[in-house]
Amino acid sequence: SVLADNEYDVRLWSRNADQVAEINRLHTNNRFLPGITLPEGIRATDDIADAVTGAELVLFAATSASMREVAAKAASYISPETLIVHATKGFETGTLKRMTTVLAEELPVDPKRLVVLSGPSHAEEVVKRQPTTVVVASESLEAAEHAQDALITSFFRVYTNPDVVGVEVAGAIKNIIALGAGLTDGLGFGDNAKAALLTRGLSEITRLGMAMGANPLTFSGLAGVGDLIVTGTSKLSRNWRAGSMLAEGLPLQDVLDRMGMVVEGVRTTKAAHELSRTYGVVMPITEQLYQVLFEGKQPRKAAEDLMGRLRKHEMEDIAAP
Ligand SMILES: NC(=O)c1ccc[n+]([C@@H]2O[C@H](COP(=O)([O-])OP(=O)(O)OC[C@H]3O[C@@H](n4cnc5c(N)ncnc54)[C@H](O)[C@@H]3O)[C@@H](O)[C@H]2O)c1
Ligand SMILES: O=P(O)(O)OC[C@H](O)CO
Repeated sequence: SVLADNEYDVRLWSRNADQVAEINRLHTNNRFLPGITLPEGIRATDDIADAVTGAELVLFAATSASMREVAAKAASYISPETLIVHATKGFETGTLKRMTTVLAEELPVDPKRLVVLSGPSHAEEVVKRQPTTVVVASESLEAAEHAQDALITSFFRVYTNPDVVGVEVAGAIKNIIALGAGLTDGLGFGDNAKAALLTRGLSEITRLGMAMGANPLTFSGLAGVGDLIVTGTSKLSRNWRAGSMLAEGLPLQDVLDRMGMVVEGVRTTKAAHELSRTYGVVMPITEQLYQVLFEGKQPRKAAEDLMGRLRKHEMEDIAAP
């Protein structure tokens, strides 16, 4: 939608032929964006070669679970000079790789052509052209500025940042904290508890990010604090909503079935649980969420265990860079 507003000739790929027909005939996408009319400049296709061949910029917005498969499908139609941007918030299951690593492995482009787009940006608000700010990060300033040029509009403000690791880690881990925020609200706790969870969650994101090589300042930016606020406090967030349904006692699979859209925080909790061990980083909220999601722990007991941890210095587990 944003690219079409910037007069790009947008080709949108979907594997779902009915969805393609609906977008082309009616300019709507009722299942995912009810009540919205999409710009005329978007043409949908279920042929990935048609979508990608000759494109100046390819924007991947696959789920983290399908990124490698989708990138592999597109690879032979992408040329080395194509600018690759992704908007996916998660790690690859099993390998725990970041999305730019997956794309670098699958696509015939220099890693300097890869950009991650992140920040507080519910799709439902972006398509309504409500003011939104995001960040694009790349190893190459030229690539980040190219993405900034392509995407910036009067209602969609795009900042650049060289910290790819920080932006990707922040975008992924905030979904765990958003699940926790939904649980907190669902349990009927107050604003103090929510503020505590978001703030201590940010500590957790920062610790893991720094251990993986990120700049700690990135976490006070749009991909960090910005996205934590939007996902941890908004009912538009699928992660928040999933957390609040878990607090009602619904089993995880029922929650995911009811959502019918990706809840990245679930897979990311598993990935971060493993990353915390690999990097030797203390992640108590992630640990408790892992036990709730995968080991049947009661959410209320998880909250008690977080509150009952050994007393600490506020910055204790943040290692000097
Ligand atoms: N929705 C948002 O507001 C938003 C904002 C920023 C970033 N993101 C990120 O974008 C990514 C995608 O999120 P979403 O909101 O579009 O999820 P979604 O669940 O709404 O849509 C995902 C789509 O991908 C399709 N899909 C799944 N596996 C596929 C495969 N193997 N091949 C082809 N298509 C496949 C599904 O059928 C579905 O249409 C996530 O990582 C999410 O965190 C979402
Ligand atoms: O709906 P969520 O929880 O997947 O969040 C969507 C975006 O990441 C918000 O920036």
